[in-house]
Amino acid sequence: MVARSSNTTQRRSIRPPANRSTRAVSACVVVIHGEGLGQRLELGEQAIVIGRSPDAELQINHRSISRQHCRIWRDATGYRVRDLDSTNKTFLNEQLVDEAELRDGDHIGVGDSVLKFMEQGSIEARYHEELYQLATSDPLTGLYNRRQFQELMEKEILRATRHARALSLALVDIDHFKPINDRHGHPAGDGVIRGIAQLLRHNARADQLIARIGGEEFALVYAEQSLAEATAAAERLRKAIAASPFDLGGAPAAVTVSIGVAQWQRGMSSLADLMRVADEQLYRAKKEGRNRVCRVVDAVA
Ligand SMILES: Nc1nc2c(ncn2[C@@H]2O[C@H](COP(=O)(O)OP(=O)(O)OP(=O)(O)O)[C@@H](O)[C@H]2O)c(=O)[nH]1
Repeated sequence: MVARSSNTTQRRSIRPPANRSTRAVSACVVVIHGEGLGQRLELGEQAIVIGRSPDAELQINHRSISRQHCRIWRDATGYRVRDLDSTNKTFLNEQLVDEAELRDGDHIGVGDSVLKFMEQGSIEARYHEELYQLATSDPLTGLYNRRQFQELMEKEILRATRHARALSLALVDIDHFKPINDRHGHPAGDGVIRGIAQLLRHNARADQLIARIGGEEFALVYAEQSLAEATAAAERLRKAIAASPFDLGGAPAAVTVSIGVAQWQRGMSSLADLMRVADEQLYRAKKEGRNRVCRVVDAVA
């Protein structure tokens, strides 16, 4: 999972589907019916598994789908699908299949869900790409939106729990943002939000999940990182932001953030629990003077 720039939507000239005899350049699958509706996965060189398991590259959490339901991979001629001994079997265009070649527009049936296979560059693939971007990203910053953050974070929690791995979360809130809007106008405020989003990206790991979850509030996910590690990273981020002045009304002005950090702990039952702890720490950071990082003092690091 990665932070994305606002221009990740691929805009290519309209061209006919790739010649069937040549190897597909790349492709994607989109859930077009049932559980997971709208979920989309790009297919590249790596084989991917579709299933209920949190380890599946495309996880569809429904009882009709086996943990490891089917695999899609690419060989010399194009993409292929194979059933992985699933309970409810895999279907291609409503025909039971063990293994088959995939063609542009094919419907793959897994349990009660149907996925559509599309070669990139087709008009329909681009339509789904645009829809996906609209549904999952924040238009101002290009980061994930709150809804997508919740969906991806719930999967991270399942993974962390299953493999007993650390998982931490930082909530980042711009300090005294209202006066920026009041003094310099809403467009200048928007510019600051965009600038902070850029700083978050530049200071994050390439695969880090970053989202804008509120007006001037962001979430950063630290997968496989303890509370101490995430706090140290958040502290570096805070310093980097404080040291990057913004041009406001023609003069450089420091903009700072407050950050609350929390780690997924035994005893927490949902994302809401983790968010609540991080939010309490964010509130403490604000109360103690802003431009600081707070975490639960006596939490296990
Ligand atoms: N420009 C702009 N402003 C926004 C956007 N979303 C929310 N806001 C503004 O963000 C401001 C948030 O203000 P407050 O929640 O009072 O917080 P603050 O002034 O940053 O103060 P502290 O958080 O306590 O440091 C409000 O004035 C909102 O109108 C947006 O997308 N663009």
